[in-house]
Amino acid sequence: MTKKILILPGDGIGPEIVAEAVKLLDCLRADFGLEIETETALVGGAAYDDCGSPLPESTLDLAKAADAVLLGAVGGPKWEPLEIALRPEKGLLGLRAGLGLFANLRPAILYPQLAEASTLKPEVVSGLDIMIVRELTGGIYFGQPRGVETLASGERRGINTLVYTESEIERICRVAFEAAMRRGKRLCSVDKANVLECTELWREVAIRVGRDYPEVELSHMYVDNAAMQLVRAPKQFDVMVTTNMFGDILSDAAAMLTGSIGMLPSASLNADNQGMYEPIHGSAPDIAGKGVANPLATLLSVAMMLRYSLAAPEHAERIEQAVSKVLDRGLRTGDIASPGTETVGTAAMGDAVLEAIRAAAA
Ligand SMILES: NC(=O)C1=CN([C@@H]2O[C@H](COP(=O)(O)OP(=O)(O)OC[C@H]3O[C@@H](n4cnc5c(N)ncnc54)[C@H](O)[C@@H]3O)[C@@H](O)[C@H]2O)C=CC1
Ligand SMILES: CC(C)CC(=O)C(=O)O
Ligand SMILES: [Mg+2]
Repeated sequence: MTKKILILPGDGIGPEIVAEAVKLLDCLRADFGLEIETETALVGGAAYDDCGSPLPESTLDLAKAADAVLLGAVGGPKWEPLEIALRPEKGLLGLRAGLGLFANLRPAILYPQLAEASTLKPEVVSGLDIMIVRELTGGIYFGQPRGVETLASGERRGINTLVYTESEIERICRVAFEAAMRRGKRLCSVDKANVLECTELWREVAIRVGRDYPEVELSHMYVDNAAMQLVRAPKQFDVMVTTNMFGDILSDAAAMLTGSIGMLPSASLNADNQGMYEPIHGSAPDIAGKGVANPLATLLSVAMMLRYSLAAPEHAERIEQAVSKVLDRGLRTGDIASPGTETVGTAAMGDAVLEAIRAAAA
């Protein structure tokens, strides 16, 4: 049956990297029989400028009706501060919440060809393959009360609240334990249970859920130590599970172990395995419009979409192998190039992936 994909280019480099993903989907449809239909809509700053809302109802409705959503990135200096494009009731967070996408899977895998681009020594990262499972619709990004209020003294006070219910913790832990069962059977739950009651509860629930997965070795780590361990000896980790904000931060750090944030895809899933797929990076205003952004995280997000939401793992493999091929050929966007070496732009990298897919099938 034909699957519906909603494409949300967003802001900044979003449209540039998503254009490469659209070329890829068109190629899989035309040349490899992938049965999909796509539709494009506005989100983020682009939507705000168009109709005054960063998440128009029509976009949310289309997203709900789609089998999968592909997002570029949203936001940028034009819409700051407390970005309109990212607000919890609207924008990107509203979209994640509106679709119930509580489970964010962020695989940090080092392509061996990029060992030199990693911030760590090749021997420390060789074979790196971590799955970060981040809770995505709760925690401090969504908790109430929030805001900035003025006290009687006239001084202002900013408030955000870290809040998780047991059921929210339980469902994300189950996703993480299931992932660990499919992988190396090791799960590290990252919290700050020494000072935050909310994450003390997180740890307690993780232990309770773990009783259903006796084959998985469960460990716990405070987030400050986890950040340090990630850049000291990252291969100690198989699956990590953590809160919305801790996962946001740790996955950006993990990205650099693989060479660049431009390499990390993600899948955000709800209870029905409907998913939104996006690179983990943002709209990169500093390089937007220059045609130099790395599109590989977005193309690898398409691969995740094919695997998790479209039941087409053979196409996902085509993409992953093609990415490996172009890296073998030495093609590098600026973010993954060694200093002084030649680089290619966004479109040339996207074209090379398509070429590699077609060549593999010839
Ligand atoms: N999912 C989303 O839509 C996200 C949106 N944002 C928003 O994006 C805007 C910029 O945020 P930043 O903190 O600067 O984070 P960012 O991830 O956009 O950029 C951080 C650094 O990484 C580089 N970078 C990011 N993606 C790249 C790519 N594909 N290729 C090469 N280099 C890349 C950028 O040039 C920049 O130097 C803000 O408005 C922020 O709120 C940030 C994170 C996620
Ligand atoms: C709205 C932010 C939480 C976006 C972000 O940084 C992310 O999801 O990685
Ligand atoms: Mg982030």
